[in-house]
Amino acid sequence: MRSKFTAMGEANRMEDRSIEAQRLARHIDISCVQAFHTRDEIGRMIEAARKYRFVCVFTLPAFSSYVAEKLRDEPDIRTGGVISFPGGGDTVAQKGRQARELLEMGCGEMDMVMNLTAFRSGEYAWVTEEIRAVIENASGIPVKVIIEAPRLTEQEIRRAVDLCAEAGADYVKTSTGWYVEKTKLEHIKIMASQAGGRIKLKAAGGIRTAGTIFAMEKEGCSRFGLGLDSALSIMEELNGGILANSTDKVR
Ligand SMILES: O=C[C@H](O)COP(=O)(O)O
Repeated sequence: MRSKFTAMGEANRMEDRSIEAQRLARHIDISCVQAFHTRDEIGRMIEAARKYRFVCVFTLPAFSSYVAEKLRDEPDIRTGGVISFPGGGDTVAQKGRQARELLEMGCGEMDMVMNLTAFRSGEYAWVTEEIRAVIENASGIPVKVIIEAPRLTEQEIRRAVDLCAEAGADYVKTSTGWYVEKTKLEHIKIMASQAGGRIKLKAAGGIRTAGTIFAMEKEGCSRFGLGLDSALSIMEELNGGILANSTDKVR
């Protein structure tokens, strides 16, 4: 027979995990930013954000105003807007205009893709200019710059982190999640050592477990971008099965 103390211990552990899930949710951007995501998935993502209180909710730009409208009465959950997703090849002026349009739609955070051709060709002034154009048009809301770290050499990652920090971005973000190469702890270690506290870090693309998030947090990463299904399974993992039996389960 299970003792009263064993049952109490289990209950305490479940409560700890649930508190940890709540804490982590405030560092998670949930997203449906793949080309084939459906309106139904976007709807489920909004419900998941309401339930778990994820800090920010991202779609492709065509659906940003829809998300902002749905989250109008949830001031602690921001609508995220993506700029030049996923390739990064728009002009500086286009990126600035996208930022302004997303702001008008009600976005509270913006993730822009760096011009990877310019960057890999050594045209660093171009990258600095486009980041500054987005920051200027974002009117003070957080701007994150996606560098596709899993596709870069270590030297390139370090240079990209420097450019983002010097241009004044709030975060440097590893990846759009659109490529086969996924974000690894190694990328976060390189980015953290180069950032040296000058810019915050966001990990995204292929993050599938709470353990990965904790390991990246330990290296100094403070924001995590997760697709809908990964975000839900991590919340369930952290809640230790409580949700698996719950009637108000999101999916
Ligand atoms: O930042 C958003 C990414 O889509 C997240 O990547 P994922 O779909 O591999 O979780």
